Amino acid sequence: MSDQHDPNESGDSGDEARFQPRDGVTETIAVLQTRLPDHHGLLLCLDFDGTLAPIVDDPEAAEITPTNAELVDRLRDAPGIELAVVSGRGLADVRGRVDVDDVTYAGNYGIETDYGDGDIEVHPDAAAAESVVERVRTRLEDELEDEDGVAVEDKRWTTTVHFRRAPDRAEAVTDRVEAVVAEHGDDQLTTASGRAIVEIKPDVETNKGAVVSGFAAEADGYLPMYVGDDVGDRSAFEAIDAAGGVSVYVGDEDIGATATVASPDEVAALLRWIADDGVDYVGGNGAVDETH
Ligand SMILES: O=P(O)(O)OC[C@H]1O[C@H](O[C@H]2O[C@H](CO)[C@@H](O)[C@H](O)[C@H]2O)[C@H](O)[C@@H](O)[C@@H]1O
Repeated sequence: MSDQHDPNESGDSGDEARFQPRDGVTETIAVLQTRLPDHHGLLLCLDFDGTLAPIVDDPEAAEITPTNAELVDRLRDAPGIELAVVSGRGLADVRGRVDVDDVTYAGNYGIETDYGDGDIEVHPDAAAAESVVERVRTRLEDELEDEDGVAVEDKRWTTTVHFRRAPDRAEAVTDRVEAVVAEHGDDQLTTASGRAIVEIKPDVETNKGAVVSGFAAEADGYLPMYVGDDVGDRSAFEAIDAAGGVSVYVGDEDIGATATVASPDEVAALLRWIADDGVDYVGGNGAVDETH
């Protein structure tokens, strides 16, 4: 997934009358119309940055679009819908940005999970590496201090180094991060790329795919669906494929997802259809939800 052309840079249009859903939205709706009648419900897993919120230069400034915020709130209470927000951000951070309670949140690529009751479970192996992550983060903050446009994001269990505002420094910064992790990471950390970022994480057996597989196993009879835009979402797309679900990629490439939509505005069009009409397709062929 290239970061060269970014269709998500624009914000919420704020004018739904002029917004015309394009093919990916129509395609996804057609798939859901066919498949929802055979399921008890829809397990709807949503990424945050680039999916619910447009990509912006300053990670602190990222905001869910007003329309997506309203729709997440509606879908939380919709019959036959189980909602989860699955993010690379820290859990408390992403929960604050979505600001809807009683929804499942996974943060730090699945290291942290809150099943909607406010209790945060942390992957024990990741928790054990906290002091190493902190040491590497401190080191990176020192080493990258003089790099204009480069920022280190503290997510407690992981760390992200941002270079969106210094694109010509991408390679040098990535090399520097990898060198610091190799020297100070005690063989407990790994790195991963994303959209103008390098992530530094504990080298543990969890990612968005593992989290989404776990949610799907618990939501028996529900059609699993994942909407995401980034490299870190690939494991979730693979998990959704393995579970026979529906994957929607937000971007401008064919990555083999069920459908591709262009932006958080198109995600909103999809969420609106699910809230307005999709709920009526659930269980239409006799599958009835009595448990959720
Ligand atoms: O899984 P996500 O919810 O998509 O989180 C992935 C990373 O998103 C954030 O960074 C990205 O969005 C920023 C704001 O638009 C942008 O400036 C940056 O270039 C993107 O990579 C977040 O800051 C990271 O912590 C997340 O891991």
